[in-house]
Amino acid sequence: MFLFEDVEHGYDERRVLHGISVELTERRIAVIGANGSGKSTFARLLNGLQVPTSGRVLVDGLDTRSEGRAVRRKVGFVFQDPDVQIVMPTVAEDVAFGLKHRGLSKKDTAARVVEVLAEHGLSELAERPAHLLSGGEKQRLAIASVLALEPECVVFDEPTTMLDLRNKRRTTRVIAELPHQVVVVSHDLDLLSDFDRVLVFDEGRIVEDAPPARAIPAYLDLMAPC
Ligand SMILES: Nc1ncnc2c1ncn2[C@@H]1O[C@H](COP(=O)(O)OP(=O)(O)OP(=O)(O)O)[C@@H](O)[C@H]1O
Repeated sequence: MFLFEDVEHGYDERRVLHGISVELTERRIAVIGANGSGKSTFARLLNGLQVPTSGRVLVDGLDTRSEGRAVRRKVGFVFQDPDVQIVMPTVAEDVAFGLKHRGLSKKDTAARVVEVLAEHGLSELAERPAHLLSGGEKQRLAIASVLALEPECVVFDEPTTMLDLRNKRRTTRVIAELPHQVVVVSHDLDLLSDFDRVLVFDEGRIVEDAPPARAIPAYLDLMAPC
């Protein structure tokens, strides 16, 4: 589904991704690596939140540079910090927000909101102010709001970093049960132990690209103290 063609990305003059050429077709793909190695930048390139400084990113043949809107319909993005993503005063309004741009009638939007809240165990919180939710509840809302839009693929940027153990397990299960293609950036090795493919980043390059049984030891080697 994703094709990176010789992608470079920089902020100002500083290159943080170098010569990334990769095709991602597996259903569950993880991205791991040291802090600052370019994982989040790579994730944001996947749905056109950022476009490459040079090279191309194609999603089902759509170039993220020229077809950003169509790409973002296909590829949902869950941020590490749900506060970045929650935009409306109440839980129900937040889920409804994205749907407003999907051309649904008011009635269909309301029905979809009820359905999504129930699917994510949020029905009882529907009228609660979203900013007063706990961190775990906010994360659930952020995921629900993205899935409400029925993307084909979901990118998660460090989805468990801010969560306690219970919510971390819950989020891991939710991701495991998604039928979508998922790309997950994470430092949490438990989360990705049964993924299909793991990309290991170091200093803006993919230095290992393999199933977890090979990629995780390579990452641990990379992280070993000198
Ligand atoms: N918007 C930005 N403007 C300037 N520099 C940025 C920006 N976003 C990221 N960077 C820089 O790009 C480099 C790669 O950052 P990125 O967030 O992609 O790495 P990461 O592997 O996801 O790191 P972490 O594991 O700490 O989240 C870092 O040096 C970072 O400071």
